[in-house]
This record gives sequence, structure tokens and C-alpha cells, in this order.
Amino acid sequence: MLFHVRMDVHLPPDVDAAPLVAQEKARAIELQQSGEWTHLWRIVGEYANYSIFNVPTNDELHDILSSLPLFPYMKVHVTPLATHPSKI
Ligand SMILES: O=C(O)CC1=CCC(=O)O1
Repeated sequence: MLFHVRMDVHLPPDVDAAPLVAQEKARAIELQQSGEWTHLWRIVGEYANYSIFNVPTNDELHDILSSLPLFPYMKVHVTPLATHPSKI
């Protein structure tokens, strides 16, 4: 199943961001290499991204997202995608 995911990051000023960002990057690379995180785009002008995940179930996507190092500091919006009838 394909999922469009928007992640907005809100790091409080008292949090040491550098280790979390490094851990997040390492995990994102793993998930891209495994083919589960197929697109990752910065939203221009925002500390946010648009991503596409390709995972078998809602539960697996939830497990992936909720285990991301930045998850406690993110607002996440998920849109499950279905095949469009006009897609060629
Ligand atoms: O910077 C972000 O949008 C959050 C994030 C996702 C993967 C990553 O490395 O950072």
C-alpha cells in the first residue's frame, strides 16, 4: 500500500536537536534503502516534508512512523493512496 505522509517538525528550543536529527537521518536512509520510504521531499520554506511510504499495512506504517527519532516532535498527517481509474 502507498501512503502520502506529511511530517511537520516542531523541536522545542531546550531539546538538543543534533543527535535526534542525525538518528532520524540514519533511520530515513535505512528505510529508503529497504524500499519502504520511496520519496522524501522538503516542503519549501518549512521544517516539514512530504513523503511516500510503500508498506503492506496501516499498522506497519504506524510502527515505522511512531518509532522515528523525531516522532515525539512531529505532527504527522497520513493519506492512504488508491489507484486512480484514469491512471495510464
Ligand atoms: O527534516 C525532516 O523533515 C524530518 C526528517 C525526515 C527524515 C529526516 O532525515 O528528517
